[in-house]
Amino acid sequence: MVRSQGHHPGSLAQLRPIAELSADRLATADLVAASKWGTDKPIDDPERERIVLDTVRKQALEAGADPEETVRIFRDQIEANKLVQRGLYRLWTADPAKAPVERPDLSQVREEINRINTALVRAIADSENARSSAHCRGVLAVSAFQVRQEKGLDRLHTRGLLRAVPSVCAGDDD
Ligand SMILES: C=C(O[C@@H]1C=C(C(=O)O)C=C[C@H]1O)C(=O)O
Repeated sequence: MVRSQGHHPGSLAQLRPIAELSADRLATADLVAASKWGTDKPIDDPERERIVLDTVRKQALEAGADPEETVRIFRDQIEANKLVQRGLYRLWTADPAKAPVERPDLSQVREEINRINTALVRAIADSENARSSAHCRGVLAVSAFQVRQEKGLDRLHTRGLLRAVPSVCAGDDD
C-alpha cells in the first residue's frame, strides 16, 4: 500500500507513549510470573489472550484506530510479556534464591494490565500519522532506547521491549 510520507511536524513524538506503555506493560510480566510460579497456572493462557485481543479490537473501533493493526500490535505485546515471564522462570529455576517469596493476585495484576491496554489503544489511535511515516522505525528505536535508559531496563526487559514493538510501524509489511 502506498501511504503518504507527509506528517505534521512533531507527530513522531506520538511514538514515545507507545514505547513507554510497552515498557509499563512488560513490567507487569514480573508480577504475572510471580503469581503463577509454583502453581499449576501455565505462562500461556490462550483464553485470557482471546479476551485481551477481543477487548482491544472493540476499544480500537471506539477510539478510531484500525482494529486489525491494533490486534497485530497486541499479539506482539503478549509474546513479549511471555518472553519476559519465561526468562524469569529460567532465572528462578537456575537460582531459586531469586524466586519470588510472595504471590501477587493474578486478577489484580490483570486489572493493571487492562488499564495499560486501554491507554495503549489510545496511544495507537493517536499515532496514525507517526506509525505510517517512513521515519517510524528509526524514531521508535530511539524512543525504545530512551525508555530503556530512563527506566533502567535490564537485558531481559530490553529484549522484551524490542519484541513488543515490531508491528507498531504500520507501513512495515505492506
Ligand atoms: C500476562 C499473562 O500471561 C500471558 C500473557 C498475556 C498478555 O500479555 O496479556 C495474556 C495471557 C498469557 O498468555 C496473563 O496470564 O495474564
